[in-house]
Amino acid sequence: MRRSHARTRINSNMDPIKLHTRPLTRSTNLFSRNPKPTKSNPSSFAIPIALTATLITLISCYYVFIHAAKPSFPPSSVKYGVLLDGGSTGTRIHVFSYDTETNHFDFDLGSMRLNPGLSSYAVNPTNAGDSLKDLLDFAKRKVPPAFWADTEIRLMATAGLRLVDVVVQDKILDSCRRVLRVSGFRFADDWATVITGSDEGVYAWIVANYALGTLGGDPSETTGIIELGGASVQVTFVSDEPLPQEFSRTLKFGNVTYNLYSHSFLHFGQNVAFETLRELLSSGDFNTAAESLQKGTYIDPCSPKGYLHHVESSPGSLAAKIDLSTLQAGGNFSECRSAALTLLQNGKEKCSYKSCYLGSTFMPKLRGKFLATENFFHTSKFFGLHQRAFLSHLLMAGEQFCGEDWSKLKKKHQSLDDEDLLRYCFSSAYIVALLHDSLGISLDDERIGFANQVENIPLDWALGAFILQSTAVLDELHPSWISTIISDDSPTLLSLIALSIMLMVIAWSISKWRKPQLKTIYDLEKGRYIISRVNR
Ligand SMILES: Nc1nc2c(ncn2[C@@H]2O[C@H](COP(=O)(O)OP(=O)(O)OP(=O)(O)O)[C@@H](O)[C@H]2O)c(=O)[nH]1
Ligand SMILES: [Ca+2]
Repeated sequence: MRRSHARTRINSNMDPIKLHTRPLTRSTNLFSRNPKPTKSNPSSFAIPIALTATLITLISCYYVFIHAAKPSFPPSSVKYGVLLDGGSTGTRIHVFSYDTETNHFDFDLGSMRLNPGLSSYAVNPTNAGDSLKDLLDFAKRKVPPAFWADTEIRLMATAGLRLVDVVVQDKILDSCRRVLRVSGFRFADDWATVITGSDEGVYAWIVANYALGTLGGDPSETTGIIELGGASVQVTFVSDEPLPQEFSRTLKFGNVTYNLYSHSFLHFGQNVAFETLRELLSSGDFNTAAESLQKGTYIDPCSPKGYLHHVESSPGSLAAKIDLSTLQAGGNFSECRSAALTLLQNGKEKCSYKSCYLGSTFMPKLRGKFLATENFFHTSKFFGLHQRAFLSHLLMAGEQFCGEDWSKLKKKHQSLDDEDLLRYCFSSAYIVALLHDSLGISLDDERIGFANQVENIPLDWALGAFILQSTAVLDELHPSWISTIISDDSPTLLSLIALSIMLMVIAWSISKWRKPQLKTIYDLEKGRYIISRVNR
């Protein structure tokens, strides 16, 4: 082998060394970063082989112990879900999807709303199902046909149907089931139901905290919800007070348990409350109803002066047609507010619990932050209030609106029809009477946020129901194997650790068995090479 010039001090007539040598400087080690090609030394590959073996073993262990244990997923990890929200003022359909591998939800596949709600079919319940057809066509445009048969469709009706006689409820639901069975989606009869108000509140709480990123975290960091719907109000939040069983819900996400107060106050939704108030006023049954100068007519403080009442029945109205001709619009915010408070406190004297803030229904003291949704949001938006506005701002806006002449309001808000414009005097007064006078939220409290979505996630209880249903499915199909492994009773982790230690030891001992590590150095004095064993 040609010697390199580096050994110029070496006696050139020396026998060539048989060893594979490299450019040498004085007493240098043979280890150079650019080793000359040498005959392969099997033991020098032991470590990479052992490490690769370890890696292959670990990956195969994962598939043997964990992945294979999971039942097989549908052809693709994406699953669709369709949910019909049967509300008192309208029925809306939501299409969602979730990826069972990434746990990613897709909420904005679309939703469509049709008025009036299912409760408006109380007089002809067998036609209720037909009201779903356009909604189903919408959903079929959103879900790929190949997925229809595997896509569950559920109808969850709320306060509107809760207010309807049970026999009529069943007829309306049966009419809907008849249509859903042949929808092409996957359906079972008990997937069309009237859900409890408590469930409705829990679903709303789930989607709010999912959107806020607090679901799965510290219970004291979660946000409560107050939802002002058309026929009911839902209040759901984490409470540290002892809760009577009928108001208590326990939710477990991951390793965190949430003790929730959840209740739906039927009849307290904005539309029903407004109808009830005006009915009472028009019949003179309302003790605060001030008689107008004209005998037999009563002042309605919740309608701006100049508004003419007539026989009313808003689409989807729950009340039968009511004759409001005995009412005279006398727009006055504070009188409207006290009339609303009388409604909200109705029955409080019968409270048999530690604390009742609305009627005679138990409610623990509100704690933490809240999101106020649906009508809270619509009303604050109309008055141009920002999300964290104080109730005092709403109070002032309501006072101005109620006191304004109806003709001026019509001119100012030409895009709104009478029915929609009229409601803002009542809704502003009702909200102050509800949140401040009844629930005790101070007029300058920042705990309340008026919102109908958080970032791009709409605060629809239907999404919360879907999240709960999907994660429950995921837990079944796809146990959070991380927590399973970490939990102290899992053999998987121990076997993986033991196995990897064993393999590391094998790798290490293979490397020890290698041919002794030799080191060749050139001794200038003796003028020859010396080979010695490397000690490790
Ligand atoms: N001001 C205003 N109110 C709206 C608007 N859209 C819907 N609403 C009202 O907001 C409320 C909607 O809340 P929802 O929960 O959808 O009502 P719902 O589901 O029909 O009624 P519930 O069965 O009680 O839940 C209803 O009182 C509607 O009348 C809007 O654009 N502006
Ligand atoms: Ca609703």
